[in-house]
Amino acid sequence: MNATGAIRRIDPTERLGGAGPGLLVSVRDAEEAEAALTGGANVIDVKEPTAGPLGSASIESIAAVVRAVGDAALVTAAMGDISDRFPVEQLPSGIAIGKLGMAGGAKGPWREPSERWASRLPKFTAGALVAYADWRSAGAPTPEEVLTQAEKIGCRGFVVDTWSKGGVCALDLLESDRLRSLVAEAVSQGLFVVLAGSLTIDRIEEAASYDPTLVGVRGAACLGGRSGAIDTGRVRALAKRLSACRRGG
Ligand SMILES: O=C[C@H](O)COP(=O)(O)O
Repeated sequence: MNATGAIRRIDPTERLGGAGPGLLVSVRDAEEAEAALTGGANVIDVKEPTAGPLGSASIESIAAVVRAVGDAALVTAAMGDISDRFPVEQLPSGIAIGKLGMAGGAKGPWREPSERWASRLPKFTAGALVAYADWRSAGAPTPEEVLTQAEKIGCRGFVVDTWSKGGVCALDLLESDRLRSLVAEAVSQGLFVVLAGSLTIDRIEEAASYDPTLVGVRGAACLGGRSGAIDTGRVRALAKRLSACRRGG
């Protein structure tokens, strides 16, 4: 996959599959990636769910997912939080977007480290900063500060997620006006926007109504919770709900 092409394909002005958000599904390995693709995921995100909200998978697992997905979808990868030591230079080619969280950033330097992280990304990978809807619990900067930093350091993406995976959904953690402004500001700056964070299938239409580029899930796509396994039937049901939003249904 050519990096320029991959990033162009996720341009928010083009959208994925029509006038509305596409579906990003976080997977831990190649087998789960295939299940998510079969279910209709538009973007495959590699993440190890037992290693935290933005837990990175091993380099080997990331490479295996890239091989399994091929040209069927964009592949993104969680690269941990600001104090983690993900081996950025070893990121396999084929990762369109690398995502970095800001947990703990409010207690130490995060602007300069996030800028350094973005500058170390391989040239085929764009950066996305992740703002936590429960930023106080995460000890993270506010979502607005994270968005400003993403714009400043040339990121191509902005993600809203939850730090705690205790079941409270991002849509219940941020006031709707605030979330709407964040998404609109990021889209107006040309960033692709992922709205995620403990979303259940019943909140999919509501998440789509914020008009992000992608709605992101892990737990809702799994059997047995987010540490369980991706289930094709669940992904299919999520994709169907989003596709109905795109048709205005
Ligand atoms: O990027 C999407 C996340 O993996 C969301 O995970 P979650 O739905 O379990 O909160």
